[in-house]
Amino acid sequence: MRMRVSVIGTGYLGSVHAAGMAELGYSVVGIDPDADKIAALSAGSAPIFEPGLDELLMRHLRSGSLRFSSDVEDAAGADVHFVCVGTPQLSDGLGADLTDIHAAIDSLAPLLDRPSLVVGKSTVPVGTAHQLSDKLARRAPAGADAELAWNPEFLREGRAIEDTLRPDRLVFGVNSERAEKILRELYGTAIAGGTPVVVTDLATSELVKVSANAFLATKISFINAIAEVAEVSGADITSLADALGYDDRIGRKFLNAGVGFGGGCLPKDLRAFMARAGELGVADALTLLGEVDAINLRQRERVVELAQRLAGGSMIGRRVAVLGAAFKPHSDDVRDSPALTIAGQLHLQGADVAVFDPQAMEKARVIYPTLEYADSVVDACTGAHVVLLLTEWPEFRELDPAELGDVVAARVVVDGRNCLDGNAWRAAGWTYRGLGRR
Ligand SMILES: NC(=O)C1=CN([C@@H]2O[C@H](COP(=O)(O)OP(=O)(O)OC[C@H]3O[C@@H](n4cnc5c(N)ncnc54)[C@H](O)[C@@H]3O)[C@@H](O)[C@H]2O)C=CC1
Ligand SMILES: O=C(O)[C@H]1O[C@H](OP(=O)(O)OP(=O)(O)OC[C@H]2O[C@@H](n3ccc(=O)[nH]c3=O)[C@H](O)[C@@H]2O)[C@H](O)[C@@H](O)[C@@H]1O
Repeated sequence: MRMRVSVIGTGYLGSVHAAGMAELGYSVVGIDPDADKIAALSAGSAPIFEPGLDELLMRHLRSGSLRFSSDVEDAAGADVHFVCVGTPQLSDGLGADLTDIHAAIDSLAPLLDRPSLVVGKSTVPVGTAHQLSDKLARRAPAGADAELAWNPEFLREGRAIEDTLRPDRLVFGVNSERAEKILRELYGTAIAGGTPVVVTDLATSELVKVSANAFLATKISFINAIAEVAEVSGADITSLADALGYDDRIGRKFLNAGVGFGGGCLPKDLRAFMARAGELGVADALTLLGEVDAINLRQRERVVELAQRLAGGSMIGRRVAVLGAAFKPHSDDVRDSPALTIAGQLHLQGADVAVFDPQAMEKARVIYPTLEYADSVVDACTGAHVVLLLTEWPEFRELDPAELGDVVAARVVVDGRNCLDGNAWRAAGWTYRGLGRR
């Protein structure tokens, strides 16, 4: 019989994971208390923009192998339950808010009256899985037959489906051979395709995840720190990153300098990791990550200051076009987006800020309702004294500087993602400024 799978929490991670599990041939139910989300997913129209997701949802909703529900009781009877709920930053501190993950286990446990595996996928502070495992053993009617494993997720938004179906690696944090066997069977297709598997304990699996995100964040802040030095030395950070990247030990990926990292994961995971180290009495071990965070936030300030200088010192009465609202291209996610932080700061300083993003306008409007949202790049740039490119969508990379030059009030562009051809923009009469570029 086909394995039955439930996915608890159907946000950016869970909606893709549910569709991915259906694609792998399992019978899947996605559970989320957010009724609007469930209605949209059940209609095959994801409440997030993720390339290919709607098609995958529609295919498996039609075949009957995928359904969604806001009632956790519908998860009863599944062999494997994936927990994909949010673990956001606490509003009054740096640590992770584990309210939802405890609530998810609390609501799931009483339904587990037969052998089943609960698999945590959310990103959690090390030690959380151990606590949840104890809770499950105490509360599930099946007792020790309802077991917990941890299988951290490494997908990237914008490439989430590919990363789900063909991950770089699989990490299984398990307490028993039985749990390992079930996970190996579940991910049999990827494993047969050559995906390496690391089988380890719960704590290591939790720590792998936050270490991976911390390392990626460190790479980005490293190159951004060097970019500041490059800028005052007349050096070019993009050529520098290319040259570094040819060294296999370093690699070119995640060395793109610019406004830095944002999103629902890297920033909050970095802070939660430091907070957890503090709780464990080893805060000093991670002071490096405090710098990584500070360098990252400084990139946003640098762009605000640069925009001010280029606008003549004061933003009052100045119009700024902000191209990009999402934290990265191919996503509509605006959580901790550098583009919106910068737009918001300039607005606070009196600028007239017009934002355009191909996918993230609706979500941006919810968190920054007072900004102006334009219908197109041209609309946003009309009358602008400074154009800021802050998310490197392909259509922004291909903008024609001559055409855009006709609508702006001043030909001034800040390339916050170092993705434009500076020489071509200068040749078209623009003042072009990249971050750490000539
Ligand atoms: N977004 C991403 O690309 C990745 C996220 N992660 C981790 O996965 C977790 C989820 O992240 P996102 O999907 O981005 O968050 P999200 O906020 O988009 O989704 C979380 C979902 O959980 C639901 N939820 C809350 N309480 C619940 C409960 N008791 N029962 C069932 N559902 C509940 C919410 O309604 C929401 O739809 C986080 O720990 C994150 O760090 C890990 C890898 C990739
Ligand atoms: O834990 C998570 O949620 C996920 O976080 C990141 O994925 P994601 O946030 O989707 O996006 P990334 O591609 O990592 O980009 C993060 C941020 O870094 C920025 N970035 C990335 C690369 C780079 O060279 N420079 C740079 O500024 C991006 O613009 C973006 O704002 C990780 O890459 C995933 O492996 C992980 O699963």
